[in-house]
Amino acid sequence: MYLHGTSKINDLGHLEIGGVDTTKLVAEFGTPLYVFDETLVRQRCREFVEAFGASGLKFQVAYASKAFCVMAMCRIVEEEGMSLDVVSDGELYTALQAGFPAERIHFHGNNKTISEMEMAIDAKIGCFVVDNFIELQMLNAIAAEKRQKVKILLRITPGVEAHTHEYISTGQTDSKFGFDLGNGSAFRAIEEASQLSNLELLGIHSHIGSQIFEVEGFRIAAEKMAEFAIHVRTELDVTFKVINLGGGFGIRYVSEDTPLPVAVYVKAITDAIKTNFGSNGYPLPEIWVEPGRSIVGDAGTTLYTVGTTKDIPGVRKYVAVDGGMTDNPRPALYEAVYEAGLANRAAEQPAEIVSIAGKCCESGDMLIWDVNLPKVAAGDILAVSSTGAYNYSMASNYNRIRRPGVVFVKDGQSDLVVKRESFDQIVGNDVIPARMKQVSKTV
Ligand SMILES: Cc1ncc(COP(=O)(O)O)c(C=O)c1O
Ligand SMILES: N[C@@H](CCCC[NH3+])C(=O)O
Repeated sequence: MYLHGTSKINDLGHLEIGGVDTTKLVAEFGTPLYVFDETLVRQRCREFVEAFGASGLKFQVAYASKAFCVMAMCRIVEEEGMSLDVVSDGELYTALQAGFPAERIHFHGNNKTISEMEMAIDAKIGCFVVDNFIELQMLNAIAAEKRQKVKILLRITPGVEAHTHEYISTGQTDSKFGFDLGNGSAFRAIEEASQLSNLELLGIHSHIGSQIFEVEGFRIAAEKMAEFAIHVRTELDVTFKVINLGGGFGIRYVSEDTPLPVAVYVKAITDAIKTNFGSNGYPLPEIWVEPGRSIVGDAGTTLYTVGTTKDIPGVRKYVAVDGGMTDNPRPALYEAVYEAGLANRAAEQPAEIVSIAGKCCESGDMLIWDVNLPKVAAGDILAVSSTGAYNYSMASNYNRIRRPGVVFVKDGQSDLVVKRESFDQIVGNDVIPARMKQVSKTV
C-alpha cells in the first residue's frame, strides 16, 4: 500500500491518516467510509496557487467540484483562495449553501437548463463557460430579461487528443463538448458572442482530457489557443483577457502511474502562454485552470470491512467487501486500477493475491483484480487508496445501498463532513399512489 500525504503505519501496525488511527475511524463511523487527508488536499491547493503565483501572470485556479463536491470541500477551496467550477444546479447550490463567494464560481456544462442559467445569474456568479450556439443565444436572452451583463468564456475544442481513457478525453474534434476550432465554428461563435449585448466575452476555454501525465498536450493546446486568439484579434478586433486550459492533471493510483509535480505542469502552461502570446505582442492574458482529480484524488482513502471470500482453486480468490461499484464505479466504467492494503494489519507482509469484489448483484462489480495482501479474514479492514476524486461524486444507490459517510482527518482530529445515508433517505422520495392498497409498514 502506497502511503500518500500524512498516511503512515503506526506503532500498533494500523494505517493512520492525518494523525488518526483508521481502525478508530471504523469503530466510530462504520464502513464503507471515505476518509480525506485534509492536509494533503490543502497542500495540493497551495501547490497550484504558489506555482501560478511564481509565474507572474494573473491567474485563477478553479477547483473542478465535479471531482468531489460537498460543503466542507467548498470551504477549503474558499479558504485556499481558489475559484470553483460547477456543472449543475446541484453543485452550484452546494457551493452557495457553503457560503462560497458567487463571483468566484464558474458554470460549465454542455446542456445548461434555463433554470440553471437563471439560478446562476440570480446568484451573480463570476462566469459562464458557454458550450454551444443555442446556449449563447439563450444566456444572452435570459441576461437581457434580468437586465444583467454576464461574463462568459467560450469552450473551444482544440483538436488535441490527450493520452488517456477515451471516455475521459474531451479535447478531440469528435466530442460532445465545445465549439470546434478546425471547422470554423469557434470563430463564428466569437463573432456571434461579441455582438450579443448582454454578454461580456472574456476569452476562451479548452479542456483536453483527464488523468494526463505529460505536458505536451497542454503546451499544444496553449499554442493552438494563442494562434486562434491572434487570428481573432486581427480579423475581429476582439482581444481575449482570459485563457482557461481546464483540468486533467494526473495522479498516482498505482505504481505505474507517473504524474509530474504540479509545479511542472504549471510552469509548462505559464511558459507556453508567455511564449505564444507575449512574443506576438498580444497583451498577456490571465491564465485559468480547473484541476479536480489532482486536488482531491490521492487525499482520499476508502475503508471497507471484509466479509465473505470465495476461493476457486487454480482460478482466483474473491474477497468481498461491504461496498463496491456503488461507492466507486471507476473500475467498472473505465477499467480503473487501484492499490489497497489492510488498515488493521498494515505492517504485515503480503501473503496472497486476491481480487476484491463489491456486494452488488453484478459480476462487473469488482474494485481490484489481483492485489497482493496478507492472508485476509472476515472483519479485516481494507483500505483502497487514491479514491478522493470521482468516487463519492459518482456514487449511486444501486441495489438501494446507502452512500457512505465522509470524514476529514487533520492533525489527529476527525470530522464527519457527510453523514452515511439513512434508510429514511433511501425511501424518502418514494410515494405509494393512493389508488394502491394502503397497508401498514412491516418495519
Ligand atoms: C471542463 C472540465 N474542467 C475540469 C475538469 C477536471 O478534470 P480533472 O479532474 O481531470 O482535473 C473536467 C473533467 O475532466 C472538465 O470536463
Ligand atoms: N469521471 C472521470 C473524470 C472525467 C470527468 C470530467 N470531464 C473519472 O472518474 O476519471
